[in-house]
Amino acid sequence: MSDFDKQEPVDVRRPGAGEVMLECRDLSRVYSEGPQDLVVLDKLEMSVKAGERVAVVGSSGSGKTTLLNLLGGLDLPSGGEVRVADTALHELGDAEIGKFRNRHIGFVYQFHHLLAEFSAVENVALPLIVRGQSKKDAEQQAMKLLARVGMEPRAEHKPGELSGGERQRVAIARALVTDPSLMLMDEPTGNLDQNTAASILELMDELAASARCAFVIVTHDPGLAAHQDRVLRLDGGRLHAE
Ligand SMILES: Nc1ncnc2c1ncn2[C@@H]1O[C@H](COP(=O)(O)OP(=O)(O)OP(=O)(O)O)[C@@H](O)[C@H]1O
Repeated sequence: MSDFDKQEPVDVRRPGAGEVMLECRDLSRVYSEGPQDLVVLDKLEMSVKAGERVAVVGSSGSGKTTLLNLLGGLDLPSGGEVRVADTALHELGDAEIGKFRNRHIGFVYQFHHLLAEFSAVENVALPLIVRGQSKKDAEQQAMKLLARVGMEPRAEHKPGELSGGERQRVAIARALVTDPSLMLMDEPTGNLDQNTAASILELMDELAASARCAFVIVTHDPGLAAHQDRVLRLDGGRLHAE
């Protein structure tokens, strides 16, 4: 058992399909570093159900990245709360938040941050190894996920030997391997050509149909946004239905 697994467990009852998976109440984030306070999120409310896909759009500087960081427990709110699977993230300690993130939150970013020196299967297996699973078991599970995203034949290749779309598929497999409660995606098709982006979109449809998680997808791409169950626009520190 790794030290990671010896920490206090973060026990949560996982909401089922149709139940609220992500909830923000009165969520505020104020940056106070500059000469004047900058209120980026202002008592924002948000609720996403298990199995639901929500796109968040908004102009540059409207606070999308700030919101994603709060939803993923990478930053703390100035006020209000984020609840994932009915757990208030700000109430978790430093050790617990890391563990909670590993268990419950999957991240996919435009620049996928795959580790260059590891193969695709090793990259996907890593979150399970961190969790204390044996390398063999973790890689077996990783292979299943790679097969789901159509990347099994390329499993032994390193990121530098894969195309942009293939790397993004690996990143999606890595985010899904822990069976997260919440998938956070930041421009998941941002640096891909149209055909590759379309194939990632198709893949997301398949995954959403079977996944038990809530999806929050930040994008500037109107096509990707329109493809989700709901589109919310971040403006003036709050979310508005499109
Ligand atoms: N750590 C920080 N300290 C102070 N101000 C910040 C900090 N991070 C972001 N900001 C400011 O907060 C506002 C929102 O930034 P954020 O990155 O969340 O916007 P965004 O909607 O993701 O923008 P983009 O679409 O351009 O990526 C911006 O005005 C930005 O300058």
